[in-house]
Amino acid sequence: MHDAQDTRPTSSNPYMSDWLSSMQTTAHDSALLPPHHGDCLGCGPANQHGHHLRARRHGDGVVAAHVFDGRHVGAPGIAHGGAVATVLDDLFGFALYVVGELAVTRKLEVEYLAPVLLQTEYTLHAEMLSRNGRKLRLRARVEDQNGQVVATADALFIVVGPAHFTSRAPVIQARR
Ligand SMILES: CCCCCCCCCCCCCCCC(=O)SCCNC(=O)CCNC(=O)[C@H](O)C(C)(C)COP(=O)(O)OP(=O)(O)OC[C@H]1O[C@@H](n2cnc3c(N)ncnc32)[C@H](O)[C@@H]1OP(=O)(O)O
Repeated sequence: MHDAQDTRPTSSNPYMSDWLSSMQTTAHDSALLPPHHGDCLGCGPANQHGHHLRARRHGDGVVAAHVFDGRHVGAPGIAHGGAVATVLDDLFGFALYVVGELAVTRKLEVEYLAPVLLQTEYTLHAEMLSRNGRKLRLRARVEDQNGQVVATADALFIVVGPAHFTSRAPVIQARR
């Protein structure tokens, strides 16, 4: 049984209530989109181990310029595949601001076409391809400075209601 029908923000937990309100904004212009929260592994500015991804709306999708660094190394000089997947997953999380839905990753498929190098700027794009009920199909790509696509990702996100997050809130807060 899913929790998508419950779209009411919670009032019993101020932290979650504030967070859910901040998430339920839809991006209309190319201004920098807000991080999912301060500690988010993909985009949180307070996460010392994170990627600090910053994205903007671009047409019906989102775009980001991103540099992997030594914290994300796999083979020498090359970003770890899991780090690339994290950033792509988070980029999809930014695309949700354009879609205007709370949703979570159900399936993520990454194709690594060429090594993603450390200390090198890449341009990342993501957009929604289609929607069928709660199922959102999204696609992303990572391009180097010559326009060569070095990685792509396809994802299935499922629309959820606030209860998806609020029902786990005590665990989340206990770990902070
Ligand atoms: C307004 C602005 C918002 C801003 C936006 C911020 C949001 C806030 C995110 C913040 C952060 C982001 C950062 C990055 C994104 C994460 O990292 S999200 C974290 C990682 N993901 C998770 O933790 C999700 C864990 N999984 C779950 O909780 C549950 O599996 C889910 C996703 C809620 C779905 O459970 P469920 O509601 O029981 O759904 P279920 O009925 O199994 O499947 C739903 C539908 O999908 C279909 N389906 C399921 N699997 C598949 C499959 N593999 N292939 C095809 N179809 C499938 C089912 O058949 C079903 O179809 P219908 O019957 O509806 O036609």
